Amino acid sequence: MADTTASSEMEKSGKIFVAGHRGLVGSAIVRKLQDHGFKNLVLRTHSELDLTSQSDVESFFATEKPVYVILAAAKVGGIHANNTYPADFIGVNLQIQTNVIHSAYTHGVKKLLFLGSSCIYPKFAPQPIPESALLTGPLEPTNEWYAIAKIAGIKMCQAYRIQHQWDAISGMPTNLYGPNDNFHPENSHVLPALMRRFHEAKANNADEVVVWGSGSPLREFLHVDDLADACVFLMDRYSGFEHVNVGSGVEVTIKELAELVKEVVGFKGKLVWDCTKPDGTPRKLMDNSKLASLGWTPKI
Ligand SMILES: NC(=O)C1=CN([C@@H]2O[C@H](COP(=O)(O)OP(=O)(O)OC[C@H]3O[C@@H](n4cnc5c(N)ncnc54)[C@H](OP(=O)(O)O)[C@@H]3O)[C@@H](O)[C@H]2O)C=CC1
Ligand SMILES: C[C@H]1O[C@H](OP(=O)(O)OP(=O)(O)OC[C@H]2O[C@@H](n3cnc4c(=O)[nH]c(N)nc43)[C@H](O)[C@@H]2O)[C@@H](O)[C@@H](O)C1=O
Repeated sequence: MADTTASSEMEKSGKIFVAGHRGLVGSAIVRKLQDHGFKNLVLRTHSELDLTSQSDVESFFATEKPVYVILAAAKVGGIHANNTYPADFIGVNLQIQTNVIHSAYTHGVKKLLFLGSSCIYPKFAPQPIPESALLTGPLEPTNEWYAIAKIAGIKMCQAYRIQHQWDAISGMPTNLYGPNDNFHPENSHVLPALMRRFHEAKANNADEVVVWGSGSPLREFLHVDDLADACVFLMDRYSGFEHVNVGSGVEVTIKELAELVKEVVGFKGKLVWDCTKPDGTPRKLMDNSKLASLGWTPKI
């Protein structure tokens, strides 16, 4: 199983562990699996099972013996959180993914999907970014700690495939949005941050809303229900060595995004740019042709 093996659809009765099932991505995956008729889901909240604890993860897998694992639990946040808590972003993510991947292998899991992010690619990668751009240049400094952890996750899946012939695959989602997003005023991603800020400004009759950076960076957004659909598709149809990009192919500038949210919310005041805040990567449009060639495209 050094490169790609024939994949078989998940058995409807097989027990599936969705790690991080209350988050943006995990909750969408649970909804999608239920829509597809998967009923045997095993779910644990953070307080029921701390995935950074190696011994707790080991006993969970020994007891529950899931057949499939979708790893959507991680320390996640926007540009400010990534830049402010680098130790958490590298440390917690390395612990969670190492514990889950190793215990899943040890306890006979048939297939595992690891989720990374488009921030794994070099800051100045060719656009649209093909999967082959991984490890070809320096990373964006605001999220390099998180990116290094995610790259380690991809490599761990590949290493277990080579050495143990184990079916571990990786998907790399672009920037996501949807129900159960994180609306923290500083630590969230841009879209929920702007929805909250414009809503509060309108409710409080404020004169202006401050948006971070220059407004010039481009971002590609995908609805989380599309991502969840792609995750089920990959579990059913893909058993390859290389990670797979999951994006929409559509990008907007942060300025366009802010103006759109302003209009939708109906805020009539001024928009002010805080250029002391980082822009991050100038552009990170992913090349989604690999997933398209496998037969999946977004619907929303
Ligand atoms: N959101 C986005 O735009 C993108 C997300 N991704 C990837 O998708 C995956 C999911 O992200 P997303 O859903 O947005 O993140 P969320 O923060 O919404 O959800 C993360 C989930 O992981 C759980 N979790 C975190 N730490 C632990 C722990 N130590 N033990 C057990 N559970 C834990 C959280 O539980 P609790 O809240 O209780 O701590 C939460 O349910 C991540 O791998 C992320 O890198 C990739 C690209 C873009
Ligand atoms: C998914 C991806 O998400 C992170 O990277 P990012 O794409 O830079 O994420 P972001 O959503 O936080 O910002 C996008 C852009 O938007 C601008 N921006 C304006 N105003 C606000 C604002 O109020 N909040 C935020 N967060 N950004 C703002 C901000 O300055 C930047 O130019 C990674 O760290 C990592 O987590 C990762 O993988």
